[in-house]
Amino acid sequence: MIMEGEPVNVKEFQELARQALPKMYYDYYTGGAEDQYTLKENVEAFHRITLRPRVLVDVSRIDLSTTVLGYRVSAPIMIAPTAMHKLAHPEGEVATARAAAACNTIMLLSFISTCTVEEVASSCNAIRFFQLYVYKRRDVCAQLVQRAERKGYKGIVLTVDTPRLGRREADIKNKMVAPRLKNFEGLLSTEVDDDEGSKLEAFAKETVDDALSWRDLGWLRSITNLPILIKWVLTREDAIKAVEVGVDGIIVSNHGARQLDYTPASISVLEEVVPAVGEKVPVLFDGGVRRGKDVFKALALGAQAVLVGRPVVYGLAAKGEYGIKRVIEMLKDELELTMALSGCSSVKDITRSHIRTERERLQSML
Ligand SMILES: Cc1cc2nc3c(=O)[nH]c(=O)nc-3n(C[C@H](O)[C@H](O)[C@H](O)COP(=O)(O)O)c2cc1C
Ligand SMILES: CCCCCCC(=O)C(=O)O
Repeated sequence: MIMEGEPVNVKEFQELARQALPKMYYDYYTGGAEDQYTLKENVEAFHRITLRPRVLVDVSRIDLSTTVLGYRVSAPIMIAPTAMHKLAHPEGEVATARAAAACNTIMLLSFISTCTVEEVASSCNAIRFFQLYVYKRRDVCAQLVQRAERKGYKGIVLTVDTPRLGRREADIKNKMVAPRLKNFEGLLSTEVDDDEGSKLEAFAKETVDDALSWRDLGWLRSITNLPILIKWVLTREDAIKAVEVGVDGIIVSNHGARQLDYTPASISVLEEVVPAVGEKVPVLFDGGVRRGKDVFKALALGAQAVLVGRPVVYGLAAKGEYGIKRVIEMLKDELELTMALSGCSSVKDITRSHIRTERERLQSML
């Protein structure tokens, strides 16, 4: 039930978030790296994919549910790891986890969360994965991973795109803060004394291990029994390597266009990565999902599920836990309608032939 005056799409939630947040935080959440070419592309590349619906299919019952790494979810829409939710709302990641539980989906908790892994775990029964940045202080990482494992997180998502933080010019101008991160209390100082630009960038420079390499997957395996997913795979070469080193899942992602500008829109990379992976491990996807139709397109291109980053933060900033629930419900409703109008009664009915990409459109003109 939509109440009067409520936002009816993600874009309207973004506007409410803009009104609710201090400029420094809104710029942080919404921005991308440098020229923000990839930021624009992540969304616009979806607009260039059109649909090829089928008719006279019984769509009187539509089943959106699916399974991700053995966990049943109500729809192929999960919550991406995004940092520091208390900047968006005082309840922070606890509100996000509760919304994930209410929507029966999976939440990926950021390593840079403002609530602790324990607070999030004890707040509700959401299925949770823990995202990891590898710090120079491997002992700190090992402790965090083991705390997450003890508290019932179901997987580790290793983000490998951040040997340095991307250049986010709004954050530099705003002198973006690096807030207190409770997870690290007593383990690592999160204070940075750099008055020049983004404190977050300075914090990343101090902490993140830029010597991380494929060999280190062995180290990660040695400290956890949980499945390991790798986040930021944008080429067939890296997809093949990831499978060779034995990851349990791949996330096609360009970090919401916040790291390396002029990488392609992540939706356009799926067709390169999915065949390289074969069916060996699940391929998940994120970047630019703003409509249920975008979820449909990603599934048609071989993703098993999508992760949603900024829209969740917009929901949180605008209306807390309720806002996130509304964002996810809206995306689900839009996906359901797209499926009904395309002749797909379950997610496995969505196939490559239900969409037409820009490349195919151009080829058809030759
Ligand atoms: C404000 C913000 C913070 C993020 N923080 C993290 C993070 O802590 N760890 C991580 O792996 N990815 C992080 N990401 C990337 C997201 O997990 C995801 O890849 C991206 O947001 C997807 O694109 P979308 O925002 O267009 O949905 C962040 C993204 C945003 C927008
Ligand atoms: C220690 C690395 C800082 C990462 C900041 C969070 C993030 O991923 C982002 O995109 O912002």
